[in-house]
Order: sequence, then C-alpha cells, then structure tokens
Amino acid sequence: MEQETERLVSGAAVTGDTEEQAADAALRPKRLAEFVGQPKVRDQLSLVLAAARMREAAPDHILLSGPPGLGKTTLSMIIANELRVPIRITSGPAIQHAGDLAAILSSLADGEVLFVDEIHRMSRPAEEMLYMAMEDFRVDVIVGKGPGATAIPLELPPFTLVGATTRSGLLPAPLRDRFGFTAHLEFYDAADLEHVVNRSARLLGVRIVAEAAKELAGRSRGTPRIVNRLLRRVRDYAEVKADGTVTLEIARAALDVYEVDERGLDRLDRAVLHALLKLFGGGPVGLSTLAVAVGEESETVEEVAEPFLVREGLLARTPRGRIATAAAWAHFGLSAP
Ligand SMILES: Nc1ncnc2c1ncn2[C@@H]1O[C@H](COP(=O)(O)OP(=O)(O)OP(=O)(O)O)[C@@H](O)[C@H]1O
Repeated sequence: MEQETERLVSGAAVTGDTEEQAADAALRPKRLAEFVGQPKVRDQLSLVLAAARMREAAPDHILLSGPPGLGKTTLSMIIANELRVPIRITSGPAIQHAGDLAAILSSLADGEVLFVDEIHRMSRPAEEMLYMAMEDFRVDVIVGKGPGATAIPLELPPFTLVGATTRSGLLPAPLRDRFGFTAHLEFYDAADLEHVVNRSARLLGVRIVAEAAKELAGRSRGTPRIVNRLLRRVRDYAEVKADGTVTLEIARAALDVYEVDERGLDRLDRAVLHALLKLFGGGPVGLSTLAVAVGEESETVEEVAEPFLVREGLLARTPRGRIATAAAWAHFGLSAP
C-alpha cells in the first residue's frame, strides 16, 4: 500500500529505501540476549533453541506473528545465528509457483533456517508443497503435464522453517498446525523503545540525551522500526541545525517538521480525527463520508489511519459509523459536546 509505506510512522519497511535497509542491517541485534523487550517470546525461544542444540537436531518449525516492524526478520536471523546455521530469506509473494519453492527447498543446507516473510501470501500450490516438506522433509516434484505427468519424490535435508505473518488468522489451519512453536510479538512499551533508541544511537554514533530518547520512544507507536526511523530524521536535524547532539528541544523541533505529534500521530491521523470532531461533531459518521472530508480513499482511512487510532482509543468503529472518543477531544484540547 503506497500511502502506508511512505509514512514516517508506518511499521512497514519502505521498499527500495536503501538508507533504511542499511540501517536495519546495522541495527539488528544478532543474539537473543541483545533483543530488547518481548520477554515471553525470548524465554520461550531460548528454550526451544537450547533444546535443539542439546539434541543436535533442527528445532521445530517456528511461526512469528505480529504487526510489521516489531522484529520478525530480526528474530529469524537471531535463530539461525544462535543455532550457528545459515539462513535463506524469501517471502510469500516471491513464491508464486510450486517450482520456485522446490528450487529453494532442494538447495537448502543441512539444518538451514528458511525464513518466509509474509507466509500468508504464498500461492496455494506452493503452500501445499510446503505441508509435505515441513512434515516429512520430502517434496514431490511434478514433471510433465496432463495424463503423462509424474511425481518424482525428492528427499530434503532437515531444515527449520521460520514463517512470519502479520495476520496469523489468515493462515490455513493445516499450515498453522505444522508449526511446533508460535511466538506472538506485541507492541513494545515506552521503556523498551527507549532502550532500543539508546542502543541504536550508540551503534550509529549519535549523541542523544535521555529526555530526547524518551520523547522519540513516546512517539513511535510501540514499534522499533519507527523509533529507529525517527532517530535518523532527528539526527539529520541535529546535524544541520545544531552541533549534532539530539537534545529534547532538537527532537521536538525535528518531529514538528515531520509532523509527528507527541502521541505519534501524523498528518493523516490528525486530519481524520480533526474532520470527525470539527465537521461531524464527533460522529457517528460513515467511513466514506469521512474519507471524502479528508480527501483520501476509504481504504486509506480504514487501513492506514484507523488501526492506530482505534488501538489508541481515539476513534471507535460502531455499526452507525465512526465516533470520536473523549480522548480524541482531549487530544485536540477540545471538550466533548
Ligand atoms: N527487539 C528489538 N530490539 C532491538 N531492535 C529491534 C528489535 N526489534 C526490531 N528491532 C529493529 O527494528 C528494525 C525492524 O525490525 P524487523 O525488520 O525485524 O521487523 P519485522 O517485524 O520483520 O518487520 P517487517 O515484517 O515489516 O519486515 C530492525 O532494524 C531492528 O534493528
């Protein structure tokens, strides 16, 4: 979704943004012990990995679920690193044909981690091939077409599939059931994000004062990728307008320029809330009317702006339409009628 990936406050990676890719690579924790937050996931995963190491066998297949930018790719790399095995990275949309998958599977090394991002977007035939590969470490490669087609069984080395999905509910049950362990990543709390931003600043050689780190954490929507992105923008500002040190004042001024407010709302979020409050008296108002009022497509309002507004308790979806909550009125310093 174009609008989503262009936003500073989107958890999704910006496709083709080489600065972001480089930063992602530089800032990824390499060991489980360096992975900030998510204590439950860390504990569970460390047991799974320790047991596999003791048995000297590949661990069960692992499913990582959760919103974008919370560290699924990072965790998959940590898993391979902790197991001291190589990792192959691909994504559901890249596997359109069963043959694509067969080529990947048949070239895996013994014990290798195969990371499939957005695994819910794999094609049906590939998905069915994956069932057999996950369970029996074997695939049937179909040669030829029509009545003359034959299935040639191909043995695979044991491997660990790490699947990532933003929506585990979309995974077909037979696929979901073949994962021995599922980790649900939650949004990070402010203290963890502060930890992430301080760690990133250290790695990037950015001087940042504690209050500024806290400020960035509070505006990052519970998402490490966003806090890292805001840090880079704030660093630009500090270098151009001051001596490079990120003070609280610099952080606030920079985020004003980028229109990210103290709660992490950006221009689009605020436009939606503002229209809802000012034009429609707080609602209820239908989605399409609200979208016209802010000059956006209904899908953009529904899929890009609303999830965070709902999560923050600023907007509610009701059968009669969208309504603003008391918190939304308060956010704009207005009193509810
Ligand atoms: N727990 C964490 N501790 C420190 N940094 C983290 C953590 N989780 C994520 N990050 C940082 O956030 C960035 C995004 O993480 P990652 O690419 O793993 O997210 P993701 O969930 O795979 O997102 P997507 O599915 O959109 O690719 C990485 O650069 C990484 O440095």
